[in-house]
Amino acid sequence: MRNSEATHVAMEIEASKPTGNVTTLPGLSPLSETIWREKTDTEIIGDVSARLTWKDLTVMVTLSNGETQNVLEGLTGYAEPGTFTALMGPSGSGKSTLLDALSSRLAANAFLSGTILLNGRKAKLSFGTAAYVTQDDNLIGTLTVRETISYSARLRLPDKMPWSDKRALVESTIVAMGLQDCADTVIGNWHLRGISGGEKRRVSIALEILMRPRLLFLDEPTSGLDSASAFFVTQTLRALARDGRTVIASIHQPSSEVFELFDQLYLLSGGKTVYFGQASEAYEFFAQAGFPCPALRNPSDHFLRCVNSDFDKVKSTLKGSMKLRFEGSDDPLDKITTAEAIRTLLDFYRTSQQSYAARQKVDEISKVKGTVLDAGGSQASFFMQSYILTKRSFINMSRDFGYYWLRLVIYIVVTLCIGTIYLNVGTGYNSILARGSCASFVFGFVTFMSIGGFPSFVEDMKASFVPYVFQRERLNGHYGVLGFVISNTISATPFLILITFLSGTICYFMVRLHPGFWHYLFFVLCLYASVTVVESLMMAIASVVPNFLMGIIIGAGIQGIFMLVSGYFRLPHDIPKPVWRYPMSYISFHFWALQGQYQNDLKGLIFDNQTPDLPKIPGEYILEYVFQIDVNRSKWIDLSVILSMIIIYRIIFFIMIKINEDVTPWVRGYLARRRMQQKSGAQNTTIAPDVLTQSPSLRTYISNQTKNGTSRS
Ligand SMILES: Nc1ncnc2c1ncn2[C@@H]1O[C@H](COP(=O)(O)OP(=O)(O)OP(=O)(O)O)[C@@H](O)[C@H]1O
Repeated sequence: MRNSEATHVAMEIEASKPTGNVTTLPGLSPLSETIWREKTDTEIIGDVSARLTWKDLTVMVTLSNGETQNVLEGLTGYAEPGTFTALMGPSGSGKSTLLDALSSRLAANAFLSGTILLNGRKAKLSFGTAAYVTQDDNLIGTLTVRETISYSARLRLPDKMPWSDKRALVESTIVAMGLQDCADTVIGNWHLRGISGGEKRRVSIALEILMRPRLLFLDEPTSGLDSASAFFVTQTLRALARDGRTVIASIHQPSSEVFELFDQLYLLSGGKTVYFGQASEAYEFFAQAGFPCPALRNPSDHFLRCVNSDFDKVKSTLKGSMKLRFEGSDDPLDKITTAEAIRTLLDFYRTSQQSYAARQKVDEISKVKGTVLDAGGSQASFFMQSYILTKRSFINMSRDFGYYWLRLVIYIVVTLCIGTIYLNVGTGYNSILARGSCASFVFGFVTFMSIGGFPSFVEDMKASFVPYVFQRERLNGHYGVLGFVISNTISATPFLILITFLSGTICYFMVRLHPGFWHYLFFVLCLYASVTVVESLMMAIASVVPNFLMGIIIGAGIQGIFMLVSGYFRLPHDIPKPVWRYPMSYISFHFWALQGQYQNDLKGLIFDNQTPDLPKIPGEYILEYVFQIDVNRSKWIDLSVILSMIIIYRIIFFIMIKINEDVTPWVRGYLARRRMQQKSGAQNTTIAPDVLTQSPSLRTYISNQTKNGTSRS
């Protein structure tokens, strides 16, 4: 984008500043705004805002030793449109788990009990209903900031919206996140130096606020940002909330300025609620509980210090050595341990009017059955998604040295070695074995080398414990699985053709295999098909394994077995029939590739016999009696089988992703439930009504509420 355009967009953003309203769409034509809004708002009848409530939410995890642990206990709260809710708490207090639980993204070993309602209904908030900015920045390292955001925009905005408008939206989001200076810098990966950590954080946020989702979760959006950027980003998020969006973010160490931007504060300690209510009332709450914020201390620092017991031991040691410092202190925390302070605060909150009001409000909101939301996902057509994904994937592969370029170099080096070892193999008696072993090496080992591209692919795709690009984009509903599978297949094709045709040609002409164009074409096509099968097989594996190391081990094992039954190491008729011959050799692409290549190479050639006085040996004879191959079958059938294997593996890949997304969570949930039942079930920490009414302050509050005619649930 030209500088003048950027300045213009910046000015428009600036003009919208009184409310800081980032949902103003600078540069967007009225038509486009209507198209976009129509899709987002009027497709859903009525009120489209997101009212989220959670009641008695408990999350239990199963640890590796089989023990269970409560990560969250009996949390109750709500988030309404137009509000910015901040989750705070010490490290390990359960902020991310709460966000994961609310957004339907809990880990496989976690079990949830309690009720989460969106607009009064149970809803799955993953795959597009809500947007989630995760704690880790999972971005494609080879793309620039502008490319990253603009591909994301094109993947999700309606096809009908003109590109100029999409670009205006991209540019306004870049400006809104203060990314103008690094807009044309690559994100960065293992071999490309890219933007800073703070800039990556802002790109991750930009990708989700781009679509102005109705419900937005952010896990530590300001971590790694300097104080000015943290303030700027929080202000943008609050402005987004003010536009009727519901924003919930976990925030570490907010400055007092940032803290003032919060509408609601949810303070956790050890997975329990220490405070939930208006952020502006927290100061008073802590004072009433006996922990007033000392003068000159940032309130949020004070709250966090009150609820972090990790350093009690350090504090008691310091107390001994720095007696004077503690004796003169007016800080109540210097007089008791933080563990005691937390207990007091938890009890205080449980019987506080804030807790009562929260439960009352949750009941009130939950009763209203609002509209079913589906606003965060892609509005682009399937074809547009597939096209953009293909383009993005192709650019990524072409810029990432590790994806295909490195493999191209290795393939050329290895095929040059094959070429020199089998150089001009000829038709002598010994060449029969040489041709057989050459084909076996090419279709066995050379195709096997394709698993080298696996790590790059898995990085892109997933690893179930860390959400990589695919997982992040899928969970946020950026595109469909079919579009991803198709685009992945198409974008890799040019590279695979280049690698196999180049290395296949070197090998074919150096070894001087069967002369003739169609023989040559069959050889390279067969090599291309075999390498693509390996790639497809590895993708299917990638969709189920947790990490690339496991993927490589499983992939190598499967290929080793396929090679064994290919008919080279043991002749086809001699392979034991149950399991190994049927079905293993039939599902081994090596078997078909080798049969095809033997026919391609030997049929029509005449070989010398052991001694010149013996008759020459026709290739057909060798095929039939040495390699045990039916000479009447067309080699093109072998090639067709390999090509159909590519399609089958891609279908398996698609099915595995769908199973992972749709079936696995259900099965895990079922197993977790059973496990919990066996371990006497999840503890429900619902507050008993008599505990609520024991608090004098609460009794006063309730009686005031009743006098004012506020209905109690
Ligand atoms: N799936 C899980 N399996 C085992 N333990 C878990 C799981 N999820 C969370 N925990 C544990 O629960 C606790 C809370 O984790 P969580 O990530 O929610 O904390 P947090 O407040 O977000 O921390 P931080 O601020 O450091 O990110 C931690 O001790 C963590 O190890």
